[in-house]
Amino acid sequence: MKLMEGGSAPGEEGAPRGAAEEVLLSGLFGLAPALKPNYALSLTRGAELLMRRQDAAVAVVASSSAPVSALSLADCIGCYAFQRHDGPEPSAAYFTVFCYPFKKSWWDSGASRHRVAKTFCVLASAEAEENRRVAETWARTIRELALPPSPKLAGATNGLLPRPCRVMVLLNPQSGSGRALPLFRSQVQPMLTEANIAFDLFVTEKPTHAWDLVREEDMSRWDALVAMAGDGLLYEMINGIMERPDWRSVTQKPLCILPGGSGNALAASLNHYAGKGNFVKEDLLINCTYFLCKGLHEPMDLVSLRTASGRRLFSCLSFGWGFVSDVDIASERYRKLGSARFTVGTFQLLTTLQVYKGRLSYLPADEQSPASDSSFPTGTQNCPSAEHHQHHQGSFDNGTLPVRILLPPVPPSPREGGDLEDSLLVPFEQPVPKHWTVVPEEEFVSIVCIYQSHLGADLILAPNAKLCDDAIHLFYLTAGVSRMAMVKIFMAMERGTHLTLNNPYLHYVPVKAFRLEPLEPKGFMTVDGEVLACQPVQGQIHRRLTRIISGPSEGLGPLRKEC
Ligand SMILES: Nc1ncnc2c1ncn2[C@@H]1O[C@H](COP(=O)(O)OP(=O)(O)OP(=O)(O)O)[C@@H](O)[C@H]1O
Repeated sequence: MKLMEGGSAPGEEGAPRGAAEEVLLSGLFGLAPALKPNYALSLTRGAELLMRRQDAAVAVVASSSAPVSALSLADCIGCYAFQRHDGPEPSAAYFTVFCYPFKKSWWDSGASRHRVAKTFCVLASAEAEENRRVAETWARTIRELALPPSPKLAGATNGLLPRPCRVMVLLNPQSGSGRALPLFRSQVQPMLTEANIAFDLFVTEKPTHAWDLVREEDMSRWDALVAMAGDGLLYEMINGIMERPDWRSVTQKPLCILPGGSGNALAASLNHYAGKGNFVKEDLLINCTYFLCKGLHEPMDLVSLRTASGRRLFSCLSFGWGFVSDVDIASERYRKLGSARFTVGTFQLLTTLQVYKGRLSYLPADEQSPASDSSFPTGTQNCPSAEHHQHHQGSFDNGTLPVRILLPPVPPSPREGGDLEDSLLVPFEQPVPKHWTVVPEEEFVSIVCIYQSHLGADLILAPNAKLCDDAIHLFYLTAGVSRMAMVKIFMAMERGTHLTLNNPYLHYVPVKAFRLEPLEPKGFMTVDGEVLACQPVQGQIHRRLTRIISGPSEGLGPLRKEC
């Protein structure tokens, strides 16, 4: 084996041209189950593991004319070395590399990630210790080369999970079609083991369980907080964090979503930002688990929402009223259909298209805000929803009203660093500031404030949205839009091209804050897909309030641009 010395570290900028081909390690190994060397391996600075089959044990790797196959370590989630004292050759050592490259399926035109694991046998020496040392050198170098590009670069806001690390996993066994737990066991858990990520699994037993767990648990035990569920569980976790006295530090602990729900909008958005096409179902789950295994995290904006009834909620995805929210709620009964529930719900509600009367105002994203001295003050009355205990869960359109589950109030605790002020909002008793825009129409079919690209796994409502673009993407459909036009809009939304239809009833404006005052209590509102009673609501964006595990983006250089 030959270890090249000198040069810059893997992932470091400024490497000379041609440095990618530079061979860092090379050697002859047996591809398990073979013990005898039958493969020549070389590991390049450009993070490729080149493998050339040898007909016989040839000493000089480069002289072979056999075809070379390559594993890109960008797809690698882990590598470890080991010895088997009960194996056929006690002095042999091994290293196994785990990769998840994209591969086309014969039944599908798109490519998705598939597992490739290769184990190589090191038998260069008669000494077990020497073979172990070689296997460990290879495993360590492969792991280093597999790291996403270094977050040390200037202006970077990205971070990496430490290794080894431990994460908290909250899993909702009821989310989606109810398969989150078996999917975690069969798909996610093996990948976490391969990536050397330990976890503590909490299976939620009821609504608000995740909220309460995240608010109460000692967070120093974990390096990241993972939701294996739909978007609703992550929403609960975020609100649990924001109720903690130490919320300022805990919001810097990366969150992660592993899609187990039916909408999976945040997971689909993260996948979209990474530039890898539109995945659904298990392909999306494997890609998001791959993101977690790679460990890259970056800042994410949150929206602070305030209701006229005095609640304060934090939202990572969307707030809505009207058609889109009603589809979300009404299609609950078709939960077993997975994401198809939204298509069924859309066609069902189109037959009885409703109009919602309300006053909508907003602060455009490009408007400079004059200093306000009447913004929402800090203080315990503004603690993130001490009233979340009035949790609404329920069905709609089947004659039953949402059930209110009342839990005991939580005593206010002193909050380290105070509360987060909503500097752009004024109390509901006051009119919106003069520099805000008040929408002249007061009859709507649907209003959606979205802060990520996707409304569902295959609905791209805001294709230009980013994790931290400091904007709420406000979409509203005014009354008068025909059913046929709505079908066209929703079909175009599958490709994110609905705005190119130039439908005069469909409006889009990026904003920093909004206020919605229903003129009649009709239907329900939704926050990240969860039900909220219809009432006046206002909200503002908070830039980079939390962090989220995201995908290494393709084609944007070593690091995404600073946001
Ligand atoms: N064990 C449980 N039983 C019933 N409800 C639960 C349980 N655990 C969590 N919940 C509640 O289920 C609701 C929905 O959860 P989640 O978002 O995970 O799934 P989903 O609605 O299927 O997904 P999506 O938001 O993608 O459609 C949340 O309000 C959550 O509080």
